[in-house]
Amino acid sequence: MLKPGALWVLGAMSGTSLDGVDAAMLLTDGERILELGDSAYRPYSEAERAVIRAGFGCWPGEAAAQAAAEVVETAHAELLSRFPGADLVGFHGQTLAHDPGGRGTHQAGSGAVLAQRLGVPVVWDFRSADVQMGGQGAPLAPFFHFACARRISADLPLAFLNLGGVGNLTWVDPRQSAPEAPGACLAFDTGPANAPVNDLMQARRALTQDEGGRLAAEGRVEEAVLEQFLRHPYFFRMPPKSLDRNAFPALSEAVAGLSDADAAATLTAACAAAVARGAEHFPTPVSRVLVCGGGRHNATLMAMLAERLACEVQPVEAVGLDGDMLEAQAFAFLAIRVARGLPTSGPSTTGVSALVGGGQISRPD
Ligand SMILES: Nc1ncnc2c1ncn2[C@@H]1O[C@H](COP(=O)(O)OP(=O)(O)OP(=O)(O)O)[C@@H](O)[C@H]1O
Ligand SMILES: CC(=O)N[C@H]1[C@@H]2OC[C@@H](O2)[C@@H](O)[C@@H]1O[C@H](C)C(=O)O
Repeated sequence: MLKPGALWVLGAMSGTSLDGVDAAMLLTDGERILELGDSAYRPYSEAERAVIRAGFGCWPGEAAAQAAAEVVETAHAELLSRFPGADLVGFHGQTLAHDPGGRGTHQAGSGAVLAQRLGVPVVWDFRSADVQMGGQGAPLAPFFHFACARRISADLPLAFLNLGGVGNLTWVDPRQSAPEAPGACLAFDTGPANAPVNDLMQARRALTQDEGGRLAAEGRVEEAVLEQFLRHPYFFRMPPKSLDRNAFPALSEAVAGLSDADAAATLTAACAAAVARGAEHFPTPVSRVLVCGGGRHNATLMAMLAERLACEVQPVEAVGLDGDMLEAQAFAFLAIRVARGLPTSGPSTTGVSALVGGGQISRPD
């Protein structure tokens, strides 16, 4: 096991929106963030995206999953080889299927293959151990959010909100001694975030996203759809809880008869309303919600969040963090925690039965 001491760790994440791979260097000992390093992004080509998309819902051993894994490994090897000087790599891979109460969780891409290609030890398969111990296997960024709160010298409870394909919220009390300390973190997925709007834009306008939330800004929110959406049993479950990307098909069906603008407005409001519902679970109120992930570029969504949350809502850039790279940095941080034998999730972040250090380490020959 690695002794205490800081390393330059390279983290990589391929998110549910399937745009590409983010990678970021972090100088960390797994407890503190000592320095934020370089970062880079590699988009998937249309052809690569199609292969990965064909693997959605597939489990290891299935041909479509294997094809997706090869694309994921190649894209990561290409991007990560651009970073000299990494002592360790944290490789999340691409989630193809997530069914924590059933078949488990599946991230495509082998850390063993990557370690071989990069010549650096790789920590990977972060979610399986948590799921095997009865946890949701997600979200895993919360222990990193705790370190971020300490890094920005926060002295009161605050929340981090990630708006990717799915939304996830972490309540953090930076006055606690460590992220695994009782009362330090509470985390869960809030509901769908950008995924339904992206799907709508794709279907109706052949676009990948609602740029800046401009279409949603022109529309009217259909309150009846919103009310029906908020009756979904997910919102009545106590956290921690996590979601698959396509867990809310009825929401997209419910806007089928609306104009493009009204549908975009309604789906955007659904994301904000789900976050507001989530915030009702906070152990104590927060002074601010710091937003990362692509949804922070959607001005309509940010305005709807500010309206629904009784506190300041700001992009993480307001405190000097990089909202596009927070997840990649999180997997760098989690990688060194695995290497040092520190836990990466616990009962209050994934609902797992005890603290767990998820992830396996593969070393090059
Ligand atoms: N300028 C923008 N205007 C509107 N929406 C945007 C903009 N930029 C990004 N987004 C939204 O953010 C999404 C990408 O977010 P992000 O990269 O955080 O997702 P991800 O990491 O793949 O997902 P997850 O965190 O769920 O795994 C895009 O698909 C789009 O919906
Ligand atoms: C199973 C899975 O890959 N979940 C992702 C997804 O994207 C956002 C949300 O859903 C979160 O649960 C998680 O990712 C982040 C990085 C996490 O684990 O914290």
